[in-house]
Amino acid sequence: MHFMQSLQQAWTGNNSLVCVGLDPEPAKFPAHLKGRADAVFEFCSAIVDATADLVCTYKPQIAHFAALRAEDALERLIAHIHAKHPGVPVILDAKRGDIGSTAQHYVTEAFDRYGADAVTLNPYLGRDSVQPFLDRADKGVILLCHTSNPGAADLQDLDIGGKPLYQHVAQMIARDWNTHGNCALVTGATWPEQLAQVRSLVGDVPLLVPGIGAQGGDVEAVVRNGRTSAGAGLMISSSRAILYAGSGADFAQAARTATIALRDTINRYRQH
Ligand SMILES: O=c1ccn([C@@H]2O[C@H](COP(=O)(O)O)[C@@H](O)[C@H]2O)c(=O)[nH]1
Repeated sequence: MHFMQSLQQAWTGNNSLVCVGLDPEPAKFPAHLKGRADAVFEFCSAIVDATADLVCTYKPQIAHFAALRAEDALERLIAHIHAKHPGVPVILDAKRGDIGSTAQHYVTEAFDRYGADAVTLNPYLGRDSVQPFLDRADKGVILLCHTSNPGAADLQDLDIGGKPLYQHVAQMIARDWNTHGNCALVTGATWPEQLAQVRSLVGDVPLLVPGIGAQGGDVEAVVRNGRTSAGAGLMISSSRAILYAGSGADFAQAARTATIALRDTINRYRQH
């Protein structure tokens, strides 16, 4: 199924705009998993199995696996999500971006090797660097627009002809690059005014919004500023605040409780 269809169905079926980020950090794993050869897969798959009815997407961040030489665990984790929870699409957070011939290899990596349904990309090399991804019309192409980090303003807010750069990015993607309807944008929760600007410029294009939880973004501001007229259109991502909500043997149950709390907080602000 196409990423955008899966996302729509997960939004509705699970009544959730929550994206759980899968960022394994073995130092924070519960004691009974520490030192186990398969700890990364065991930890992440337990989180997934405890939350799959509560989320609209999962977002594994590739560096967290690659730094641990755990790419095999990432492959198995995505296969596990597809096999056990086929209604929940997977975004590979890789922030790729390169010349077209190399981009083609990143396409193969994200969609054929890892089996992701969508991938995050850096748009600053321009249209040709993204085209091989756009051509995979069944896959989601999620482009950085206004990121959540403090330094996002250094370049993304620069005035270009009377308008900040990130607004040019938002408009160009929504107007020119989204011919297959498979684009989405990353807009950080820590910049709520920019989030509102992006929503006003891109219509119903979905927004992936990291930056709540550990980074301190305000959930109410995210929902009010980023929702579509139908009260959806958002994948609100949280990693550490969910993954490490508990530190004991009941870590997956603690993650479930944290996910329910986030889903319900978001849903309170969706319609009112
Ligand atoms: O602008 C961005 C883009 C991506 N991220 C990624 O999201 C998660 C955030 O983790 P938390 O623990 O919820 O803070 C992480 O994988 C980042 O690489 C982002 O934070 N901001």
